[in-house]
Amino acid sequence: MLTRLLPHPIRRPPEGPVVCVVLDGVGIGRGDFGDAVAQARTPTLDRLRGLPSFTSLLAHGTAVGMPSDADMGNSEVGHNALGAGRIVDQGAKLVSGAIASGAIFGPAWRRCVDTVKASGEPLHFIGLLSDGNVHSHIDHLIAMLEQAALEGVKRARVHALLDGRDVPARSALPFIDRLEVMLARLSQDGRDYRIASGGGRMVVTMDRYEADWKIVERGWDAHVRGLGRRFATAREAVETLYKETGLDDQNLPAFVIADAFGPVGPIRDGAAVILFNFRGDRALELTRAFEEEQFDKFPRGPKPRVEFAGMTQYDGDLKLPTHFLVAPPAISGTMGELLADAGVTQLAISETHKFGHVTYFWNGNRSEPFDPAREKYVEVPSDGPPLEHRPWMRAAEITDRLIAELDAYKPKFVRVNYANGDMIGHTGDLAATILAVEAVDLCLGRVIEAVRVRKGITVVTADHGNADQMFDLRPDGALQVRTSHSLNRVPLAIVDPRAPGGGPGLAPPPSAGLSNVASTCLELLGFSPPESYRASLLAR
Ligand SMILES: O=C(O)[C@@H](CO)OP(=O)(O)O
Ligand SMILES: [Mn+2]
Ligand SMILES: [Mn+2]
Repeated sequence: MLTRLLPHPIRRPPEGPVVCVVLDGVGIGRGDFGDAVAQARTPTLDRLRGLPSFTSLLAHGTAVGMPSDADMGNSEVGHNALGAGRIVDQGAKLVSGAIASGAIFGPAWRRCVDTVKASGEPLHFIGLLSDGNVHSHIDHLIAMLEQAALEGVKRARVHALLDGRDVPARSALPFIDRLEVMLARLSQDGRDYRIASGGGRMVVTMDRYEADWKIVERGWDAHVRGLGRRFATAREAVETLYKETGLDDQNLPAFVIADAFGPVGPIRDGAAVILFNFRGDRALELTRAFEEEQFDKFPRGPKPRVEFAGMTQYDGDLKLPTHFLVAPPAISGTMGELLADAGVTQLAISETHKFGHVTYFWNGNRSEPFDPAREKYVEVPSDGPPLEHRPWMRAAEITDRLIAELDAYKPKFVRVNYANGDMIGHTGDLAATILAVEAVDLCLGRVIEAVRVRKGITVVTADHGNADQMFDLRPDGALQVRTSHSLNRVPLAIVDPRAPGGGPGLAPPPSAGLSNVASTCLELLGFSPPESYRASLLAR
C-alpha cells in the first residue's frame, strides 16, 4: 500500500516551487590540474560553498546500493537513490548474488537453454564487455558461458560491445583476451563457443532515450544479420580499427567475425539471445527491436523467431523484456509517486541524453508519469556527437524552458538535470569539460535567481562525479586520461532566501548520501518524510 504524505509538524512550504538541480557528473575533486570543476570559473558554485546549507554527500559504492565501496556511482543508481529516498540493492549486486545462489539459472534461462538444445542454433550473448559494473560485468558473462557448457549447450556466440567509458579508454583487448581464453577452454568435447561481432558502445547498439536509433541499427546489422566489415578475430578487429581510426573503445565502428564459411554468428530462427547488461537505459532499444511485432525504428528485416531474455526487466511500466534472468530492484513509493498522490504538481526536465534520468530512473525505473494530470515531463532535444565540440550542450535551452514553465505550468516541485559535466567528462577532453562546467554554472545562477524571485527554494546536488577527475595515475607513474566517473563525493546546497544566511542549517547524518535528498525535498515542501525513507539533511 502506498504511504500517504502527511504535513510536517513545523515546516511550512515556500510560496514558490522547490527546484532540485542535478549537476550530472559534477563531483568534489582534489582541486588539482585534473579537476575540471576546480579549474572552471564557477561564481555560482563558489557562492554556494559559502552557505550554511552546504555539505557534501556520498554518491558511490554501498551508499547507492552497489556491491562495494570500490564501485563508482552512476546515473542509474544515483537518480534511483535521489528519487526513492532509500538505498536499494542495484543490478550489479542483485546479479552477482543471483549467480552465487544459482537463482539466475531459473525459468528464463531454462527457456533459452531448452530452445537451443532443441534447435541446434547457438545461445547468443549480447552486452558490454568490461568489468565496469555500471551496465554489465564480464564475470556475469563468464559464469553463464560456463553454466551453458555444463548444461550441454553445443554452440554459443558472444556479441561484444566495447566499453572504454566505465573503464580505461583503450582497455578492450585485455577483456577480449580474457574472454577468448575462456571460449577456447569451453570449445572442447564438440562445443563451439566464439565471439561473433562487436563494436564501440557509443556507436553500436547501446543508444538510450531514442537519441539515435542508427546506433541500434548498426548493432542489429552486425549481431543479427552478420552484416559489416569482417575480421578473423575480435583482437584483429580492435587492433586494425585503433590503427585506422585513432578512436578509443567507446567509439570504434561495428565489426563482424567471419571464417571461410562467412559470418560465424548471425542470429537465426530457433536461436536464443541473452542481453547480459543489467542496466536498462541503454538496453531498452535493442530489447524493443527483438520483442516488438510492429517496429519502424529502422529496417529490421524479418524479425528472427528467437527466445529472448534480458539480464533483468529493464522497464517496470512497459514490462520490457517479457523474460528476464534476475528480478529487478523493487523500487516503489518514490517521492514522485508520493507527491503525485498528494496532488503536488511536478515538472521533470532535461535534454535527451539525460531525459530518462529525471523521469525513468527518478521514478524507480518506470517510464510513465504516475498522474499525467499533475506531472509534466519536458525533453529538450540534444545535439548529436561530437559533444566536446559543443560543451554547453542544451544547458541554456533547458534553463529558458524551466524558467518559462515556472510561470506557465507553475509546478510545486521541479527536478532538472544538466548533462554537461558528465557527458563532456566522458570524452576525456579537459578543456571542453572546463567549459562544460562553466556553462552549467552560468545556468545554475539563472535558475537560482529565477526561483528566488518566485519565492521558491533551490536544492543543488549531483548524481556522481566525473568532471572532477579527468586523469588517473597509472602504476608506472604516468598520467592516463580518465573517461569514467569518479568515486568522489558530490555537493549539496540549499538556497532558501527566507533563511538567515541564505539557507537552512543542516545536520547531515553520518555517511549522508544521495538517498537523504528525497526526505530533504519533502520537508522543504512541508511534508513529513515517510518512515521508510533515509533521514532529511535539515537541522531540527
Ligand atoms: O553513459 C552511460 O551510460 C553511463 C556510463 O556508462 O553514464 P551515466 O551513468 O552518467 O549515464
Ligand atoms: Mn550521471
Ligand atoms: Mn556518465
